[in-house]
This record gives sequence, structure tokens and C-alpha cells, in this order.
Amino acid sequence: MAVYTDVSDEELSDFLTRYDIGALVSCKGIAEGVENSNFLLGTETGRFILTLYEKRVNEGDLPFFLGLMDHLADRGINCPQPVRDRDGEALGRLAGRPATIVSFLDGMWVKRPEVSHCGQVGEALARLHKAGEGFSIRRRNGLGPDGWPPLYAGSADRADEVLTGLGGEVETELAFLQSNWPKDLPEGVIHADLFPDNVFFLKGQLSGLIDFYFACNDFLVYDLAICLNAWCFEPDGAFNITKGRAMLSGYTSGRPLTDAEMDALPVLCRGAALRFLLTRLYDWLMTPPGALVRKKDPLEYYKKLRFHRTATTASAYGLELAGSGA
Ligand SMILES: Nc1ncnc2c1ncn2[C@@H]1O[C@H](COP(=O)(O)OP(=O)(O)OP(=O)(O)O)[C@@H](O)[C@H]1O
Ligand SMILES: N[C@@H](CCO)C(=O)O
Repeated sequence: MAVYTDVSDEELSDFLTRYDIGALVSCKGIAEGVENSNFLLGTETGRFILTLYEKRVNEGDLPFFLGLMDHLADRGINCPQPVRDRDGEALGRLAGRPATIVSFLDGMWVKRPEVSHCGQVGEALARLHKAGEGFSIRRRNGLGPDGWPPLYAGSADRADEVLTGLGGEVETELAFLQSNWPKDLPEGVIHADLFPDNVFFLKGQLSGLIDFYFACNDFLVYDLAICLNAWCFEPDGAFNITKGRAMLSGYTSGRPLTDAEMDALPVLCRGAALRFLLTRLYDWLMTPPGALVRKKDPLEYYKKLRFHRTATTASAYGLELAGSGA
């Protein structure tokens, strides 16, 4: 459960006096999520989400995340909006942690995404990429190719505890990606973690996007590679090309891909799979027993990586390539 920091009723009521959102009526810790402590607040004026940023979020990045949510919301993306206190500050401090209050979004995430969900996520991702244009703050992707070797170093000597031979496979993949990572693709602000639990639907229609705390500047099509990984595989590990096709056509209906982006898709999908394999592997090995957080299976992403190694062109994901008849 993602409530790492306890907040007393007194501290919380005091904190809320800085805002114009009415007095506290209820406060409930939210079990989902792994990164930060989240609480659902009820006040006299409505519902809000209170987030206390935990150790993996760098405080210096918060102006990027909070500014980005404002920028996107101003451009029609339904995402949480930071609530400002009477001094105009979106970032406060509570129980010793940096803290913000953001608007509550209605909707539910889907545990078993269907083709229609994948198509809508593709469309929403293209809208998000366009809405991010003109955002003035930059943030490099700390979990991009340069970040993978140091991240892996933290679990390298224990990787084979998870699966015999996994360490060697990761090293081979790191070397391949270092040599084959594309250059000069269109860049912009990416979400970088648009998994099903970060997308809300209401009556089958995509209603909102949350959790911008991995957002950064990177290749736009890398975000699409992350979404293909997160949405288009079945629980048995098989890639569902119908879902892939729906996602890619949803995306390209809003933002066509360049030839270079299409060519790069299989390698970017490999990189995206490795990125989540590595963060999950680290957490799997390093989270102390008894910690409240639910660890996610690194091998799910190892299986996905193996699929991507068999993909030679973007048609493996359902993209129609000119002249391929695919
Ligand atoms: N603005 C919001 N409106 C409604 N619910 C929200 C909002 N923000 C967060 N939540 C709820 O809190 C849960 C956890 O939020 P979030 O995904 O941001 O946490 P996290 O710790 O960063 O998790 P992770 O990085 O693992 O996805 C969400 O699944 C959702 O149920
Ligand atoms: N979406 C990530 C966890 C949070 O960033 C994963 O499934 O590994």
C-alpha cells in the first residue's frame, strides 16, 4: 500500500488552513501506487488528492511536474491540476515531506484493457504530446539508456536469484541497446509511465490521465513504445497485435509517425521493456521484507523483451508499412 508517511489529523487540518478549499471532512490513505503517499481528501468544497512525495522523487523536479500538469490542463488535457494556496504556491510541506493537493479526477482504471481502450490510449497519447509543446521547463529522462547501467549495477550480483541466466541476458541487452539506440528522433514532453493504472475511463470512454511523476523530455515515440508494452500484451505473455494496431492507429490519427520513428519502434520497445525490467528487478531484490509496497514481477518484462527481440519491423506491432501489404 502506498502510504509511507503518516499524517496526524492535527497536522493535516493545519496544512489545509493555507488553502481556500474548505475544512477537512474526511481523509483516507490510498492503497494503490508504489512511489508516493497518496490520500483522498474530502473537504467542505469537494474531493482532492493529497500527495506526499517520497524518496524517489527529487524535490528539484517538482516545479517541472506541477508546471506540466498546469500546462496540459490549460491545453485541454484532463489531468490533475495543482491547487494553489493563498500565497499562490502549489508546493507545500507536510509531515516533513514535500506535499501538494491536486484536483480529483472521476473515473476508474481498467484491469483488463480491451482493444477499444488501447485505441483510445493511442489517441490520448498523441493529444498529450501535442499539448506538451511549448512547455518551457525541461527534464532529462533519468531512466533512459544512460541511466540503465547504473540502475542495473544495484542489482547485478543478485539478478540470477530471480532467474538463472538473467544477469547475462540483461548485460547482452544493455550492450545491444547502447549500440543501437536511435538518434535524432522528434522529441518533446513524454509521460513515460502511461500504464493502465494511470488512465481513467468512464462508461468505456477515456476520461483522464494521472501520475506525471516520471514525465520528462525524450523521443515522443519512446512513449508509444512504453504504452505498447504496458497495454498490448495478454496475461499469458502473448503480444496482441489487434490491440497494437488499435493503439498505433489511434496515435497516428493524431500525430503521424516519421519513417525514422517507424524504423526505430522495435528497438524502442526493447528499451522500454528493459527499463521496466530493471526498475522492477531492483525493487524485487531491494525492498525489505514486510514493506507495505506490492512488488511487481520483473520477469513479466523479460518475457516482453524476448518478444521484441523477434520483431524486425514495426509491422510486428500492427503498424501498416507502405508497400508491405501488412
Ligand atoms: N487526481 C486524482 N484523481 C483521482 N484519483 C487519483 C488521482 N491521483 C491519484 N489517484 C489515485 O491514487 C492512486 C495512486 O496514484 P499514483 O498512480 O499517482 O501513485 P504513485 O504512487 O505515483 O503510483 P505509481 O507510480 O505506482 O503508478 C491511483 O491509482 C488513483 O486511484
Ligand atoms: N508502472 C511501473 C511502476 C510505477 O512506475 C511498473 O509497472 O513497473
